[in-house]
Amino acid sequence: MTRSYDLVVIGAGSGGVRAARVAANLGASVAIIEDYRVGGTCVIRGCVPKKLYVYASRFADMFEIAGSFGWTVEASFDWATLVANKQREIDRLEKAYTAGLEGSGVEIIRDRGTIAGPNSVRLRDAGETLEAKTILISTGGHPSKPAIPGAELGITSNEAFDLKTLPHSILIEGGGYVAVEFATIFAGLGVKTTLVYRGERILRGFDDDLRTGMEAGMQMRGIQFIYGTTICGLSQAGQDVSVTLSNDVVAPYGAVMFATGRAPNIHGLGLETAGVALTETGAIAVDAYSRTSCPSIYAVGDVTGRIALTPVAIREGQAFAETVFNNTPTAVDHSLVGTAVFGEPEAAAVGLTEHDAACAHKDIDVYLARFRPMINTLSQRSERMVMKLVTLPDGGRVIGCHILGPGAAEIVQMAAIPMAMKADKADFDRAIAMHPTAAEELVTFKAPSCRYRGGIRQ
Ligand SMILES: Cc1cc2nc3c(=O)[nH]c(=O)nc-3n(C[C@H](O)[C@H](O)[C@H](O)COP(=O)(O)OP(=O)(O)OC[C@H]3O[C@@H](n4cnc5c(N)ncnc54)[C@H](O)[C@@H]3O)c2cc1C
Ligand SMILES: NC(=O)c1ccc[n+]([C@@H]2O[C@H](COP(=O)([O-])OP(=O)(O)OC[C@H]3O[C@@H](n4cnc5c(N)ncnc54)[C@H](O)[C@@H]3O)[C@@H](O)[C@H]2O)c1
Repeated sequence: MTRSYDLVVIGAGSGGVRAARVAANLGASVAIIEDYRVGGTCVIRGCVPKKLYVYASRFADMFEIAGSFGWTVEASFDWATLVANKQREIDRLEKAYTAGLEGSGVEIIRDRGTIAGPNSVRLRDAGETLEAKTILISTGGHPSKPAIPGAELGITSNEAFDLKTLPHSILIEGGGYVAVEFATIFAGLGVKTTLVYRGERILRGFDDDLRTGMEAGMQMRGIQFIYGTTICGLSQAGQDVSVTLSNDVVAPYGAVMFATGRAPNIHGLGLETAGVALTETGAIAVDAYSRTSCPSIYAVGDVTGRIALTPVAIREGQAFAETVFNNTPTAVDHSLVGTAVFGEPEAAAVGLTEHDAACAHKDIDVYLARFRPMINTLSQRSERMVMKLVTLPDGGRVIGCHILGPGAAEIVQMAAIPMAMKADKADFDRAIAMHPTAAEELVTFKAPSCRYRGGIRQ
């Protein structure tokens, strides 16, 4: 007999797990299909292990300044210990996610799911077809490598977490989140790290002060940059990988990592059997309620090519469940999403960059502070923290907050709350500073550092 459900979810990552649990808690019969590990990218090979490795890498900085505070530290690092401890934590989280689903009454099916029609999903290994009133596609994405000779010799973030040993050197291609975060990790753990990027400066789309500050901070930690260049080919050279660059340089590296973006997991998903349409970039096209061109099929998270962040996928999963199973049509507001790059230094932002705000609003004020964070003052370290607020003119609404330095993500997360409430500069100023902190700058800015009027910097 055909098994049938109110909802079949394909992919147990951030978006799928939230949607499945909420729908089940609202009384729906739900099955979730996962062909790898419950938890998805974020838990298994994304945010969580990444942040743990960033923590590991940051000890290098702390040891460097420890002497200024009177400490003598003799440090050594063991990669195998970090990998094993990370693995234990990931296993724990996977169990917690599994228990959470089961506790809500969701049936977990470990198989590969493909769409077989508007209301049916085929299980590859079981050879069974499930019936579903509604199908949710939350299959996420995968790292994409450039199509160059020898690309198979390069790793991606998927493999980087579980390397058998640390390479003596690494070349990372890309200028986005993954490139910056993994350059930070490898450099902090003692690997000679070079970043090659086709553009002019890393972190395109972030505020320029954060981009230059991040670049300087990474250089200070020994990371080398090759700009305006791509990798043209890889070949094996003994234990090393020989890299041919577009500037004709050929050089060996202990490892090569592609951080050249991610592509939606749509291949072989059977979308054509239900007439599910794609966007121009090959993601699943959805409306504001995450509904695809097939009325019984929805999609959330990275596979939809909107904003590829875990909290966004979770919010989309929640909104989908509210819409379909709670009779409460809920659209996710993607307009004010905070984001952080866990490099060293750390960068975080919410709202418009100075440049985008000046283009969009013409008249804006910019409040900028650059200072040595207190932890650096006893050491020789000259690195500066950057704090920027972008507001509408003359104390108007705060429309951008950009921070580089220790705790940037934690601070921006809090600044995002008043910004979501449409707070203006006076609302920020009403808060009495907490001292000594870095974040107190946000409530003590006096005059703007610069103004734009008619889109022109004054
Ligand atoms: C290295 C790295 C670091 C990151 N760090 C952060 C961070 O710090 N903060 C942040 O907000 N975001 C971060 N992200 C992004 C975040 O991980 C994703 O945005 C998020 O996981 C997307 O959730 P999702 O539900 O769309 O898909 P995923 O979490 O990718 O889940 C999709 C699931 O579907 C499964 N699947 C795919 N196809 C099938 C199929 N046919 N049948 C069955 N199962 C299938 C996959 O195995 C996977 O488990 C990071 C990503 C990477 C790669
Ligand atoms: N801290 C976080 O929240 C976090 C961390 C990691 C990933 N993510 C999410 O995952 C997504 C993917 O991250 P990512 O760093 O892989 O992608 P990205 O889009 O941030 O960066 C990809 C980089 O590769 C370059 N590139 C693309 N194709 C190329 C090619 N053919 N040759 C050379 N360079 C090329 C791009 O110019 C860009 O600099 C991010 O957009 C983000 O949403 C978030």
